[in-house]
Amino acid sequence: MPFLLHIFPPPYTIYAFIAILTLLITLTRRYLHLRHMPGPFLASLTDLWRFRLQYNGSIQPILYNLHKTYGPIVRIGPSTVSISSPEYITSVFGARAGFTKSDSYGGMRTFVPTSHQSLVGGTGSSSIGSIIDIQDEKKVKAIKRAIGTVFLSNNLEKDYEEDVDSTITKLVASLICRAGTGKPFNLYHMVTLQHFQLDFLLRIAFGEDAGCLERGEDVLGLTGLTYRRLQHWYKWQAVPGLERFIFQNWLWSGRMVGKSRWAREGAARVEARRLQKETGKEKGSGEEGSTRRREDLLDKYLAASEIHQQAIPPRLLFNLVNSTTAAGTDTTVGTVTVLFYFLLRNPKVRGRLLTELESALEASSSFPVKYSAVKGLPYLDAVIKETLRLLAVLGTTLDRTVPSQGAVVGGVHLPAGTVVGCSPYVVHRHEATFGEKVDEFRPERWLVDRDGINLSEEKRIAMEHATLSWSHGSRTCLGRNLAGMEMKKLIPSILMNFTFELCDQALDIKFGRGILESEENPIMVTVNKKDWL
Ligand code: HEM
Repeated sequence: MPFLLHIFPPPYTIYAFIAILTLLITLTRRYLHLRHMPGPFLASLTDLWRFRLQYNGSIQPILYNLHKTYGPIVRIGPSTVSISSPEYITSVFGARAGFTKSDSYGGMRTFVPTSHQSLVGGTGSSSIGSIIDIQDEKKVKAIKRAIGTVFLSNNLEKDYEEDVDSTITKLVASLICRAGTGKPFNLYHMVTLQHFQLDFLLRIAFGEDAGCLERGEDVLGLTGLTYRRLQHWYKWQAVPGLERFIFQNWLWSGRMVGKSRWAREGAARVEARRLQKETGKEKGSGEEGSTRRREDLLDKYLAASEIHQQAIPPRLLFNLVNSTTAAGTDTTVGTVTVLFYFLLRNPKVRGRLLTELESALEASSSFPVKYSAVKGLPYLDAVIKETLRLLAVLGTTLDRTVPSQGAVVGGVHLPAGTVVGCSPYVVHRHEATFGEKVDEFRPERWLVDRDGINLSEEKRIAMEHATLSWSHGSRTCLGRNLAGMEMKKLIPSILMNFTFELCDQALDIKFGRGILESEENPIMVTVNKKDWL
């Protein structure tokens, strides 16, 4: 007290005393909440510990080392733990576990001011998002049931292959223009890879693309928007309350609306299609002047919303469209980019993949390659899985909240409300599951063991189970099959027709922040044409 009297003369002494006491009580209560969990002391007192590391982009390797020191469950915040062992994935992500998505997904939402509310087909909350941030598991289950077969693997070829083909053809045509010029470009852009994905998604979602590939420009200004949203989410994930306070308000709305072009684009299309339906002016397939050839995603969502009005009310239509357009852009582009980067860094892998492709495609000269010809190729599959293992696309922890009855994970009691973060970066480096040299790009680990013997079924299942590239359980990526088909067609179509060369042969990127890393560390290459076409 005397020192307080010295610093704060009365009556401020009493205020300072109350403030210090409140702070001490708060910190003690925070500390006691999970006192049985090991971890850095500072992390037990404040989320700012994790925020700082996440904001400056260094958290993933630090998390990895913390687990080496403290074991499979580590406290990384007053109410947050991180788990590293694949053994506990089902306890957290399993449908029966009852965990829900945490508040940290709020950073994925876009704020839209009142004047734009008509665009999202409703009033009230001005913060809009996609399926990914919905916390009510029952609601998500009902939505997924309502849209049913849209993304099922047995519909893929019938529903989407033609669209993938026509977009690949245009992409290859633009790559041909660049080939042999010796002009370096960022592999992330693959000249027009981003345009490829935009055109493809707009085509399957709304029946027509925006002509990005043909015109060689991002016609609607949508490139990189998902990337920037992911970057924002990544930075603010540890402090969702602060994120909401700072960003989800009218002061920021002007800036955020600029970043919500996907949202506006999707909402405008929903509105236009609804109007067409109401006025009966919809142009059917084959009709004279028709621009839409066949049923697209929006048609399917609208039909589902008519049948399942409770599961998909009008406002939610927008979330659905947003989910399938925004969620599928930079994730897929980033994965393909990094896969090519790994191939350039590993000539042996590239050679083996080419050999597999050449023998599989020998008989079929069709271009773009048919999905049926490549979907079962084991090495192609292993290369994609290994890329996703090392890349951990989103680069964040996948956060879930312990339900009201509490939970036991790995024999440890976690009170209700505890956030359990599971980092794909860390889990994908679990040596007992993925073998040694976990930082090395080695697709063979998905096929054979250390002695070169084919992996047992049990081992293969264990590796699949420990893979969080598409998340796990009821909230698995909805576009997984679609992205899988796209990649399996796109990669061979490019690889068989072009050779790339890294401008900086010593380039070495670690991908601690998933696809964010590839954009921020340009992978400069040149391209040449091969004569397979
Ligand atoms: C290589 C490409 C892709 C990767 C690696 C990827 C990865 C992921 C991951 C990890 C999640 C779960 C996040 C979490 O649990 O917090 C997710 C969710 C989601 N993804 Fe993807 N994704 C990809 C492509 C796509 C595509 C092409 C679409 C749609 C056309 C899509 C639509 C969705 C949706 C709707 C969700 C939310 C599901 C839910 O919350 O229940 N994704 N994705």
